[in-house]
Amino acid sequence: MAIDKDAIREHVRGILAALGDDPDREGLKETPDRVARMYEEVFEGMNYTNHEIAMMFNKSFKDDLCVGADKKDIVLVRDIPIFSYCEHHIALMYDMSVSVAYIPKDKVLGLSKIARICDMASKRLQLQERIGSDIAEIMCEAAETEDVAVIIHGTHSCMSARGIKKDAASTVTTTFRGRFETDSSIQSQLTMMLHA
Ligand SMILES: Nc1nc2c(ncn2[C@@H]2O[C@H](COP(=O)(O)OP(=O)(O)OP(=O)(O)O)[C@@H](O)[C@H]2O)c(=O)[nH]1
Ligand SMILES: [Zn+2]
Repeated sequence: MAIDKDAIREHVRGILAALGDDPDREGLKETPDRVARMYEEVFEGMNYTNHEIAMMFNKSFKDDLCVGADKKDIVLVRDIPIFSYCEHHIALMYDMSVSVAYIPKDKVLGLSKIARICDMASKRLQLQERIGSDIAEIMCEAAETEDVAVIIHGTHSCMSARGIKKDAASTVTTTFRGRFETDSSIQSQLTMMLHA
């Protein structure tokens, strides 16, 4: 479903008025339109399903090097910066970075596509945990493998700029699929690579 920019403009105007301000004053008169354009950009991922994102970013290369069901060679793209918005407060998650690991089966995925998948999955109203599971699901489909790990570090402005105000607190989440969940030697190898 496409984002309805007209409705966003109208509702933002209503919020400005509800805050007691004048939506028609010089500094605010373009704000509803700016917010609608910003939401279109930062929530782009809400226009697509995980399956559609996997189909968008599945450019890959067949390579003899990675063929073989028992292979344990890990590809890790580390520290991909992203932004997202929490679905509880529509507050910014910032200082976020994602590390994505997978074990290629019959093909290797273009590296930039991994970063594009992270970007698109985070451009939704999200929970940090769900960003991890969305990226893992999309990666499994795009790379045609069951073995995926996603590690996310993030700071939530709803916890730092308001409420409990713990600005030094950051949240780390892991999402392990396939052999990253079950094989301790693969887990150790990933830990070593994350800290190398
Ligand atoms: N698990 C999880 N929780 C989140 C995430 N983003 C925000 N939250 C939490 O969502 C919860 C919403 O709690 P509520 O009690 O309904 O909201 P609130 O009254 O604003 O709560 P406080 O933040 O404690 O003031 C808070 O504990 C947030 O910290 C996220 O990505 N994952
Ligand atoms: Zn929040």
